[in-house]
Amino acid sequence: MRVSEGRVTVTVPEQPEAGKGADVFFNPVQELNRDITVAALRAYRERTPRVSTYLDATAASGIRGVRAAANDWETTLCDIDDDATALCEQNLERNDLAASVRRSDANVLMHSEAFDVVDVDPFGTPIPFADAAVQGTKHLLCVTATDTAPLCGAHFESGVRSYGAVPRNTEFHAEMGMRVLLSAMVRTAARYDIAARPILSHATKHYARTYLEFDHGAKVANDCIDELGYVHHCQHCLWRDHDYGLIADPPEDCPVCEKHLQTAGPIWLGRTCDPEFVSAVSEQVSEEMGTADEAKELLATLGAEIDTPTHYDQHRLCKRWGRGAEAMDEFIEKLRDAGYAASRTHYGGTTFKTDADVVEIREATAD
Ligand SMILES: C[S@@+](CC[C@H](N)C(=O)[O-])C[C@H]1O[C@@H](n2cnc3c(N)ncnc32)[C@H](O)[C@@H]1O
Ligand SMILES: [Zn+2]
Repeated sequence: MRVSEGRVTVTVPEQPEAGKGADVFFNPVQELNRDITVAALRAYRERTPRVSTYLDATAASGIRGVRAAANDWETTLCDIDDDATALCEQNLERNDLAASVRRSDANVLMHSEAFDVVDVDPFGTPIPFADAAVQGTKHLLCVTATDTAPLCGAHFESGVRSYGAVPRNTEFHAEMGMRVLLSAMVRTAARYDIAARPILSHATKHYARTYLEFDHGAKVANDCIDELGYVHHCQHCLWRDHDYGLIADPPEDCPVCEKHLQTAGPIWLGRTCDPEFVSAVSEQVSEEMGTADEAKELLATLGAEIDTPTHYDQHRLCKRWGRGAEAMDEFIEKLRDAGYAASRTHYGGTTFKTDADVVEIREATAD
């Protein structure tokens, strides 16, 4: 079937049951991810003018790399599968675009060549590609993870094994997953004296996606490690707190209800986005993108999210408190009127971030 995205039209095989068993994988639901990728590539080139090379390391039909090539990136498309690389060649030709296509294990390629921007969009966890991707990236590493159950602690052992961190299945699960992924990527880069800082991250439709900007040096890598730490969370009253460092020091029990606390980490506690970059990416979202409106809305929410490591869900809180929920704008206004910072988040329509704790939120938003 033919698929048009952005400036290109590609051919992809019919996908039986969410891509399973198809000759070459294609997921139409990731169009938003790809539209934002193209906008991020445009914005990143303005931020770092000397960059020119882009590797689509796990290309499948090549749609991501073909779109990068259509945006004047000197593109390499790699896949381990013969059918995939053959389709990448055809899709480049169909769009009258030139790029290098490699049938290779991406790990071999990324260990032997480096690219300004590397994009790893594999099946499930990106961790088997993490070390090679760090080696093969000069400036910006873009990573998708679709294994959300291990990441957010719903498949606990699998999450611990893959990410070398303890994930917990909290009510802020998508953010937990994002921060577990970021922690693993930051620690992988730090092993090579590289600081990997997320400049854009979003958790959308069963995947987490992040763009990590690299800076080289032991000192900056140490600074990144300093932004790892633990979140302590009460499943009963939803109180939570966090502390920095690689040695967990959880409080004995919940200071509000005295119930047992769950601790997750080491997770990334730092910023997941650079608001300036997010705004630059939004400016690069263009009319021809199929998800332009959704992408703009997502980026606007991301740019306005306040910088705290967890978020709340108003509906869940109100249910615990035996109180009816109210319009989000009014709820957030009440927090602000009480002197707290507060914003919506992209994790869901009833979610918010604030610097108030759970007791303060309850008081500030009571009628
Ligand atoms: C989820 S698909 C990629 C989807 C694509 N990026 C897109 O936006 O439509 C993952 C691809 O990774 C390829 N792959 C799996 N292991 C690989 C490896 N070790 N090296 C390179 N490609 C690999 C698979 O053949 C598959 O085509
Ligand atoms: Zn509690």
